[in-house]
Amino acid sequence: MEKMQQIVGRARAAFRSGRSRPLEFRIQQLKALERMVQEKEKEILAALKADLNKSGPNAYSHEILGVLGELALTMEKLPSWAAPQPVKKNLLTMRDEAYIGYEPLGVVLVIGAWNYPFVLVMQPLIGAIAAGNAVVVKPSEVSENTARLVAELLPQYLDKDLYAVVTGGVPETTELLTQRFDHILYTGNTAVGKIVMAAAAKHLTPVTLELGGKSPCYIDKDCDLAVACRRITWGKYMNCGQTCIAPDYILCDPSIQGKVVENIKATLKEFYGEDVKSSPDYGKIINQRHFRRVKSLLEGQKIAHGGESDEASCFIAPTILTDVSPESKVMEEEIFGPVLPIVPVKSVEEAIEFINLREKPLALYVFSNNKQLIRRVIAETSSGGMTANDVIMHSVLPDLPFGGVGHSGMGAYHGRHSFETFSHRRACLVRDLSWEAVNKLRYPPGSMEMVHLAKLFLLKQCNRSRVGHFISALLAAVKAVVAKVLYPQREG
Ligand SMILES: NC(=O)c1ccc[n+]([C@@H]2O[C@H](COP(=O)([O-])OP(=O)(O)OC[C@H]3O[C@@H](n4cnc5c(N)ncnc54)[C@H](O)[C@@H]3O)[C@@H](O)[C@H]2O)c1
Ligand SMILES: CCCCCCCCCCCCC/C=C/C=O
Repeated sequence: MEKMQQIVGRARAAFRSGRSRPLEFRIQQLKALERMVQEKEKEILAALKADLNKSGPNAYSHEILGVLGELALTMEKLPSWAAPQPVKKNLLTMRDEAYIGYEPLGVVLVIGAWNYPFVLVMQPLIGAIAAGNAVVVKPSEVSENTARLVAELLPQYLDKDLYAVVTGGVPETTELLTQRFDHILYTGNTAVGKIVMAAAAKHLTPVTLELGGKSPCYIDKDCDLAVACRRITWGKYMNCGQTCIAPDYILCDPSIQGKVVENIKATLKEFYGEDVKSSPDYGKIINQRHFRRVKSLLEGQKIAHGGESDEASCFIAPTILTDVSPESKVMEEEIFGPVLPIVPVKSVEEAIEFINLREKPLALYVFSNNKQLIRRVIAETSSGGMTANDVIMHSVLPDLPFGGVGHSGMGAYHGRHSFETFSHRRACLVRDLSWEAVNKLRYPPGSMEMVHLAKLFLLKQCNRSRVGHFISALLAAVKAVVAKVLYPQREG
């Protein structure tokens, strides 16, 4: 493998050449990416099958569709996102141009995770290209087939110097992180998130950390349990429970726990048939290390459903645990597997307290017919994102920022939020050299009269389009007063 320093150096030189900046170039690269996904669909689906046993329809709807959707949206909206954004002005600056200009940051590093190995590198890459950056992509070595394919395909379709792929595991990533980047977007677990942030701090590099955590799911008694449980079952067991925003555990009143179990069991049969192991929709645990980790979470638990496993094929059946103690191991770490603990709580107050006593989760779910209860849960808790009366779906809406808070991460992306994450919002004020009389207000020697006038100028906001001529007239009057104060000896 080529030295990291050379790869990053080449990306930086390419960025400095300026060729990643014109909008036409960015859109052309995004079009090439779209072509890549369309032309290499079969290869991408095969890699996802080999890594995670994802079926064609699941791989397509969970990974490819998200990438194509992000590409289409970005190509359509980029001209408006990248346009200078005028801001409100005050009387002192009303004749000037004041706007936020979006500029690329430079060389961006994108580190992906193994559970959605294609979409989790492609979506940040799309945002970083759209913002005009050079990018180094580091897919997860754990999903080795997808990593290899990404490394093989990107150089065939994109500018090779601007957009590089580095493959490898901890040693390679550690070396890569010694390099200076202008932004790092890391997806993965919280412990490595801290390593990435510490490495970034050495260069004062800003980071977006897309981490994990235990996403709670509260089910109110006043709820259509059949619908709620079908939606929860979908989000919990898709990709064999290895989804960052999967509902990690359920909180509900003890009186409905049995019905929740029955409804989830019925849905599992509906989704995966009698023999889950042979269902093409179920996927598999990524590797034996994770298999053993997830398996160990079952020790000492009351298994209401599932629990069967097969180490050779990394299979763990969809499992439901009941009457789970908050102190048990399964409630200490993110499960990231097909195991769903139910922790009984007596009220929504207790559920809220339970959630707030723990680290802020990446997602939070609440199911209820009662809109007021939903509003209360939203108001009295915090999480990266949330969906009421469904799971996962907030992540599919590109206008919503996707990211965590506290230990579940920092920063966000998707759609316009990706563009902003990978851009510097530059404060721009373009003045001319006339109207020097007004500027005397801020030049020494100072006086209280000038302060009073400055208050008038600075405390009034001015939206040119709305106040238009009125402000021009007012300004002319103010100018006359200022001139009188500053140059009392002069006339007019
Ligand atoms: N917020 C999100 O969007 C999101 C998405 C997917 C996964 N996740 C979270 O990620 C976790 C699962 O992913 P994972 O961490 O097992 O994935 P992983 O093992 O694929 O690691 C993620 C990346 O970190 C790199 N890495 C690992 N150890 C490193 C080290 N010591 N130094 C530098 N880099 C290192 C890997 O090479 C990989 O590219 C879960 O907690 C999950 O919730 C979050
Ligand atoms: C046929 C329509 C399907 C649309 C719904 C698909 C939703 C899939 C979302 C998967 C999440 C992918 C990114 C997050 C990964 C975290 O681990």
